[in-house]
Amino acid sequence: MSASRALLSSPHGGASRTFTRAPTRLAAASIPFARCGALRARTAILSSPAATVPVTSSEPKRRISRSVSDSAPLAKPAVLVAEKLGEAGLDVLRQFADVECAYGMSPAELLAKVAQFDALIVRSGTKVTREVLEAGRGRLRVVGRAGVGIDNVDLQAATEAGCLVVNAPTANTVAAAEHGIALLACMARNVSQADAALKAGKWQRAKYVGVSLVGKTLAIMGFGKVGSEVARRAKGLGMHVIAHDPYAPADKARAIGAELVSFEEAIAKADFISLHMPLTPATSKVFNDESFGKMKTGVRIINVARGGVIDEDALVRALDSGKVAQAALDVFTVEPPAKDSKLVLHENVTVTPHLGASTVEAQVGVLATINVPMWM
Ligand SMILES: O=C(O)[C@H](O)COP(=O)(O)O
Repeated sequence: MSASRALLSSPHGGASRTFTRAPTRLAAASIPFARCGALRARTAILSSPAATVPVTSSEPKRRISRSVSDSAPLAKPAVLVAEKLGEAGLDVLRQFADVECAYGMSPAELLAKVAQFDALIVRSGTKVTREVLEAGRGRLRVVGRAGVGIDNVDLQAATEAGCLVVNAPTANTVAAAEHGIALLACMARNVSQADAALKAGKWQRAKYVGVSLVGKTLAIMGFGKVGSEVARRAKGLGMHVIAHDPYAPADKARAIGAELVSFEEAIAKADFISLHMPLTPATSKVFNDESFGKMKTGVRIINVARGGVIDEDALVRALDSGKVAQAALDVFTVEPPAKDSKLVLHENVTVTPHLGASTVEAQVGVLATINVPMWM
């Protein structure tokens, strides 16, 4: 498969187009979790808003009719929250569900626990494997992915187990785009390196001369939701923005002032390359020795998408040779990466621990958007 065909659009666009029209706008702030939980006791049919379509194909099977006379209160559903989410969102969830927050569980702990819950809410750090879904069979009805990427959930196994998977395709878009811009600027001006040096008592003004962004060419690889928001912001910084995405409409790019080009042209022309495609078998390690070889010497790379789209050993080689001058990475093939990772420890690499979606606002938004009780 050619590199061009291999690239899909952003996880913040591609995944939702592939699997779902997803619960994008559930009026989360005004009526979060409406139509759910305790309300079931007096609700005839739990139909969902038209815009809400789960990621997995199976419809909620237990959405049964109840007459008003058959209105004995139902027990609240039990929801296991496996990763840290916004407290304000959790408070709302608690009105409709018995919520247990168990952060940092090992895979074995999750396996032992999951069968006691009607729903499981995760971010990207929890692997919802076939084993987990099998362990939950009989009770677990919903997996809420409080974010975009669903590469950590075995969708096939979920479908077979009759378990819905619901994601939040837009609530963290701006957060991820802002983090991409933050990394771009920090990398160009050596902020993390200079900060560490100064804290170690070194005043090194000559060592940390940066490069300017204005007038430079930025290639956005994957022009979905996050990619296009990064493009908008980069235009504001005076950058020349080109983009590659085989599925993005040219008029969408044009409206932002970006030019859609081929994969080869994008990587060959760019001073900075920002990655925004989902991790799929087709995009795995699409940035490798061959593609680094086609880039300008001194190119700088930002990745807030998924670590697996880069061959990390090849990136270390490209950094060592100077082909890639710097990289700013929020995501890694294995998270957390090994403590002695050559990539993480490389002096020309700026790293953050998958913080793209980690803003107060986004973490309330994703929880409200997936609206887990509504699916029970
Ligand atoms: O897929 C996503 O939504 C982002 O990578 C953020 O992941 P997170 O929910 O684990 O922060």
